[in-house]
Amino acid sequence: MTSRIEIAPSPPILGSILPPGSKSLTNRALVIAALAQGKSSLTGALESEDTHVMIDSLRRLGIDVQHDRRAKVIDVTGCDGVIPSSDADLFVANSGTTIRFLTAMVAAGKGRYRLDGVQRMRERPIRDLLETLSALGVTCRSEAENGCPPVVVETSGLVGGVAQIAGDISSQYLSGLLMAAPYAAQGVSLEVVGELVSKPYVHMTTAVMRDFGVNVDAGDLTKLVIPHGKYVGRQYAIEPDASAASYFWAAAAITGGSVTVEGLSRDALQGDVAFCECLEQMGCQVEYGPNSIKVVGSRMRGICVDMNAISDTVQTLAAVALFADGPTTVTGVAHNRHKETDRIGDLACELRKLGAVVEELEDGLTIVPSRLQPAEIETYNDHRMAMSLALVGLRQPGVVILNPACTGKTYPNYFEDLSRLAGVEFQ
Ligand SMILES: O=C(O)C1=C[C@@H](OP(=O)(O)O)[C@@H](O)[C@H](O)C1
Ligand SMILES: C=C(OP(=O)(O)O)C(=O)O
Repeated sequence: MTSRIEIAPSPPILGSILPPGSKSLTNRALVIAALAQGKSSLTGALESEDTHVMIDSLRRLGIDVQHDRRAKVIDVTGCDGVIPSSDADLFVANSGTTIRFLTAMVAAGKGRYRLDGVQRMRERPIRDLLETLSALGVTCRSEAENGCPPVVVETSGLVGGVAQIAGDISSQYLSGLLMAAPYAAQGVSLEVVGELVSKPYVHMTTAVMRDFGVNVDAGDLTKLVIPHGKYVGRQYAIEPDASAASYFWAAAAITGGSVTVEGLSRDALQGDVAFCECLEQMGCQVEYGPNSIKVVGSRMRGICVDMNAISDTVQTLAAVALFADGPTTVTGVAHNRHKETDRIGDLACELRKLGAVVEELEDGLTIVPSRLQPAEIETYNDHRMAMSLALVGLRQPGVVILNPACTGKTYPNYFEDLSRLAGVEFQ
């Protein structure tokens, strides 16, 4: 792919699309299938950098993973809780799910494991997870002693018992611990300290665990009890990615069109389908079907919304907000500063380039739509910066996205799919 792409303005988009598989579900199902007894076959799985690094790491741990890319099927032969390799170096690029889930998973093994990623990953926190693993009987440390990767885990297995886990930076720590916990020598109780962010992802974790045979008593997500047990391999269908779907729903809103996303419903395991509720509040029409969600664009008003639970869609909403009457304020997403980039500060900077007036808050931002202008958008190697701000170019001529290939983290064919749906060519 080229180093830049110019988005062409589009008439109202009318169409339907099936986005690629969910990153979050694919990476959970991979970890659980790897630990399970017997074989699993994951259908509709995502094929992207974040899932490649997960698959590559599982193979380095000695797990047999067969990937049929054409068919989007991944076959995994589970290790029945006994990680084959006792010494492995894992490279996770910038995949938060991969490093947080695998740090917890290898802690249930026996041996020495090192996990590292790209420079940005070396700035993303993991200290809280390491502290909880230590409390569960594992020796682990941040190599640079700064609470970030690289991480070294030396372990003879998880002892289990009661431990606390911080919830205010990332829910992925808790999700990782939950998935590994059935393999501790005894049951595990996790007490969440601080306000838990991104809660729907924890419900997703317990749902996938249940689907593979382990029932967590999750209560109101302040104290979670995980029995000693084992997963049983199975065939498992992955939903299309709801965060990716947000771009297509937003494209309908921005162009005043109508877009149906196939394969998702209000009952999806992914909390990000609630992005549609934001669009509804802004004035769009949303139609929920048993296996599709359609958004019909309309004149929009600005809204005030706490997006803590659906933080991956903040950038999408920001793009939509530029076309609303009146300001939009997003709050509750201080954790967005720890993602692929600082998704508050850097987002504000790019929105200003497009002509918006933006006030940065500690935990969000206020966007005042103003006269838009052409701009070259820096993407900070953040797939969501590229995918969301490209949508502005569907209305405003001259929007150029730099380093468009960064969408490969979760959606390698994004620009092809958007261009096909819009019926316009991007240069
Ligand atoms: O568990 C998951 O699959 C994810 C949890 C969220 O992260 P945080 O819990 O760090 O907010 C989300 O941003 C990420 O894309 C995927
Ligand atoms: C935050 C994200 O990913 P991760 O934390 O898994 O790297 C994302 O995909 O938006």
